[in-house]
Amino acid sequence: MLPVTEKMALSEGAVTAPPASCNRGAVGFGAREFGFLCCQHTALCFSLGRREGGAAPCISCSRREGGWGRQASAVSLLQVVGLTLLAGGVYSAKNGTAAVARFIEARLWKPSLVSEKSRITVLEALQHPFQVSRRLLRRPQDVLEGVVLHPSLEAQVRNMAIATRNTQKNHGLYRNVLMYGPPGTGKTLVAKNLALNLGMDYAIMTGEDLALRGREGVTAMHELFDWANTSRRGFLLFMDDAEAFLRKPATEEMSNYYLRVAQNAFLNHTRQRSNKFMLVLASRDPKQLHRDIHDRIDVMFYFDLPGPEERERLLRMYLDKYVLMPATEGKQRLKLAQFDYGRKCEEIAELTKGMSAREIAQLAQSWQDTAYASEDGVLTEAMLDAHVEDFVEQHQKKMRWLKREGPSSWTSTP
Ligand SMILES: Nc1ncnc2c1ncn2[C@@H]1O[C@H](COP(=O)(O)OP(=O)(O)OP(=O)(O)O)[C@@H](O)[C@H]1O
Repeated sequence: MLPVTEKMALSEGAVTAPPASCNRGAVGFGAREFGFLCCQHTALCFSLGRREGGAAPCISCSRREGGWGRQASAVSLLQVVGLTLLAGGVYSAKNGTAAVARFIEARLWKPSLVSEKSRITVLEALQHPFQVSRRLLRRPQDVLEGVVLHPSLEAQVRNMAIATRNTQKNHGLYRNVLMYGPPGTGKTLVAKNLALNLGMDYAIMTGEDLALRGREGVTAMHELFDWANTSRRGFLLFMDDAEAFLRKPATEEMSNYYLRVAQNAFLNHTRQRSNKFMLVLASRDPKQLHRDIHDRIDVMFYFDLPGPEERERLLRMYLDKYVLMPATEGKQRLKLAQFDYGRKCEEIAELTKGMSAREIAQLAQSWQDTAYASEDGVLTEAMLDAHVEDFVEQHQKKMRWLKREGPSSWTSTP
């Protein structure tokens, strides 16, 4: 620091002698007399801030280069600022372009991980205008439309729908959901119905697909979340077979480096509940899920195999959908012979014990196929019974195979 007197004298610009602390006595310090000092001779005096020039030779040693005069320092400061601004400009232009590209991409394409989605891209709207408008108009009136569940689970699903609607209205944070239970019990169906009923976008992906992506998995994961975050209506992201991707780190598959990186990327994206998307994970065996995933789950629903009453309701619903309705509408060549349909459904409900709702839907579809394949298009009671017998046999065979593979090939209980 300079003595106060020197500072005062300098600030008045009238100093002709150097300050006592400066050993360059030959150099005048008045703003006018004082010319330029090279780097070597300016170290101390520069701190006084009275230099001028920079183009002239150093008045102490006549060197021209490396000037530290005020003008020179101002020029280099300007250069630094200029270069910084230029670098900043290039960087923001690059990022801005990438953001615009991502925005356009999100509206034109779907991420590669998504197998099914509700969101309509510009390309799709242009390619299939009629299908798209029909899809836009289709909206289930009830979250449980076309779904048969145990009454207690039905009540829980309804409550979740009400809570999600309120979240949507209040721009709150969506709850993350885990649906678990045997395959074909309606997990995907309920998630889709929930999204459609609430007017949310949805996308369906499978954990296994992601697990098999290798190094591409991480990019695909970021792409997916970027896409989900562009939704203005709220987004439901459904991951089927979640345990294939989000399994515990100790398991054999997790020795795969890329899988671990993709899993971390997923955990990062879901670190906090979002007001943009709702995560719905479906798993047959939630015990295998990563611990951190359990931390992210707010609600869990167990989807069990249908009991006798649900099987009967399913049989009535699918007989109606695949046989009675087409028969009464008369659009297709299909008729149903006369017998007591209600009693028949009760009987079949007993015989189909242990079958999933999907297997029951497939059974009813097979009745329709047989009727179409028959000569007169009439589905008789005997034809119906024959199919039930086949299905029961197939189901028992599948169960024997699965039992041989061990309990892990099957599923968790609540
Ligand atoms: N609870 C249900 N009520 C009515 N139909 C159902 C039900 N569960 C399944 N189905 C029928 O089975 C099909 C497949 O069901 P869904 O995909 O929802 O099962 P899931 O539990 O997600 O099984 P997975 O894990 O194998 O995908 C549905 O499209 C529907 O036809």
